[in-house]
Amino acid sequence: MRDDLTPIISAIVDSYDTVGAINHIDGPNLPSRPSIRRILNDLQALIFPGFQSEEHIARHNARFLVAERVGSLAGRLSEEIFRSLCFHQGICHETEDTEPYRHEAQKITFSFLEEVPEIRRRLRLDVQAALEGDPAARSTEEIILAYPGLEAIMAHRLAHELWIREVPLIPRMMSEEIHGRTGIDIHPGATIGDSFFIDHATGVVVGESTIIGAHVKVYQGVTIGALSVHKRDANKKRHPTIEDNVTIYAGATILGGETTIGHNSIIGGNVWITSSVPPFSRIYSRAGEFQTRREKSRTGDFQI
Ligand SMILES: CC(=O)OC[C@H](N)C(=O)O
Repeated sequence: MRDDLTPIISAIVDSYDTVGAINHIDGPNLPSRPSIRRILNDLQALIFPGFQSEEHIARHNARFLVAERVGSLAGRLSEEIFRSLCFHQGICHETEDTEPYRHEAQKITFSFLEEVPEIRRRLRLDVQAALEGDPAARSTEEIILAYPGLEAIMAHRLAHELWIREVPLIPRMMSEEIHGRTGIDIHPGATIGDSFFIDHATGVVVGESTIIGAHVKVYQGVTIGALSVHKRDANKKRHPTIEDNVTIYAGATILGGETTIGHNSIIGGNVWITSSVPPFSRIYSRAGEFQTRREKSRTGDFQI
């Protein structure tokens, strides 16, 4: 029976020297995953007061609770942004002059938190889109408490604000936290218009340079993705544009940076689209055969 762990420990420590690139020894402190998870939860509680916590929130104590949450959030978020900026700059030690990054992190934190009322305004439209778009939805409360699509959209709208402020790492950490919870993978770089609704939602993928207009409805398993592109083209637009009032049914795959789904189109389940379709299109596959029709949209033709 072996009972000496020393050779195993030595081999693992040695591998830190022999197998580089996946070590983070002597590097700067990275943003912390548990901390980002808590920040996201606290932002959720700030956005939907009374939904996320067991405490009773009344008008008379709302200001006190918000002050407490914002105060604590600001300090923690600023610290995580500071770490991500230091990582990005390759700064390894606190002895280096890190003051400008502390200052920058604080500036970003304030401008991000200033955005919260606007994010709440937009999320109310998303909740409304779910209420109107899903006959099974009974109330606003049900959507906030029980719709994973709304949770993913909330996290996206938050992560996108950090993305456009060029914060490294944290927006992707937020989107992956929510991906793990909901099975919905929205890249923080995606631009998503008002009144977005993802029904059932599991397995939806929305790529980095996707542009989605207003009043778009998407069902489970939809991919809005890139065609296979070379790494050197990573900065080009690789993902589709979905114009206003488009519905995309379950399992559809829409790919390519030059692909535009014209407004008021209906994309049926399980179709594969790599080129643009004009406004008011109906694209669907029936008995294995693809059919395209361009006509005025009537809703309700496709059921999942
Ligand atoms: C969603 C998607 O297209 O993923 C493919 C790859 N990650 C890319 O962004 O190009």
